[in-house]
Amino acid sequence: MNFIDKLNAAWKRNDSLLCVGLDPDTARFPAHLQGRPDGIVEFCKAIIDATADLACAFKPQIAYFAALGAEDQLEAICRYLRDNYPHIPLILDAKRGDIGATAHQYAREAFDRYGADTVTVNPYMGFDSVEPYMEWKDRGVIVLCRTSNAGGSDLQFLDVGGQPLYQHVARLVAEKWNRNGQCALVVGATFPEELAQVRAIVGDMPLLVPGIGAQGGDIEATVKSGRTAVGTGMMINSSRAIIYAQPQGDEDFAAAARRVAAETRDAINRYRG
Ligand SMILES: O=c1ccn([C@@H]2O[C@H](COP(=O)(O)O)[C@@H](O)[C@H]2O)c(=O)[nH]1
Repeated sequence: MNFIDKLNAAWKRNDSLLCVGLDPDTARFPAHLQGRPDGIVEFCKAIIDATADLACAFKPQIAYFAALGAEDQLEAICRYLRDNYPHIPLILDAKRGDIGATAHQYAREAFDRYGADTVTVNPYMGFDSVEPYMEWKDRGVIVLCRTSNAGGSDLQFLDVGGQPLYQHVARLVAEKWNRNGQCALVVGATFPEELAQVRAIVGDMPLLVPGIGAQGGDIEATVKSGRTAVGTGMMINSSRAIIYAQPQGDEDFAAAARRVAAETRDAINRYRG
């Protein structure tokens, strides 16, 4: 099954547009996992098992693993996801961008080494820096468009022939780059007006939408701005607010993550129309 079909099936199966972000910061781990050589794997497995029936995707952020030289633990988590939850898309958030020959190696890393269903890429270096990922026809390519951080406006709002750069990127990907129907875009939940603009440009193309939860994006505005006619079209990511949810009573960290994931999934569903 290709990435888009898998995503469509996951939206339906779990009645969810929630993407659970895996950004494991060991300093925030519960005490019993601190300092353990397999601590990242055990932390992420517990989060995955606790939220898998609530999620339409999981998104490990590679920086949290690479910073510690813990790529072996990222491999183990990706293997765990593929073996136990093969129906849930695995998004590798790496935001890669480089010349074609190097991009091909990054694509091998994402798709062959980690077995990701899709990977985030930066469009700044143009089509020949993105094309190598498209050789894997059953995988997705998620292109940065309107990022969730305030500084994204420094470049993404520059005027390009009468339209802001982020809209140019949306048109370019929708009309030219998406040759095999495998592309998606990143658009931040922190900018619902721009999210609506992108949705109007790209039709039903899936959008990865980070920025709810810890970044404060408004769920109602996000869903109403980004939903498609059938009430799907988005992987709405929340990482820290879920994986570091404060336990209540005698809950453990995974139960707390489940509680917040369920609340977030349900809040999203309230506005899907
Ligand atoms: O525009 C973007 C693109 C990617 N991200 C990534 O999403 C998560 C957000 O984490 P939270 O804890 O929910 O804030 C993180 O991995 C970012 O690298 C983004 O935030 N904005």
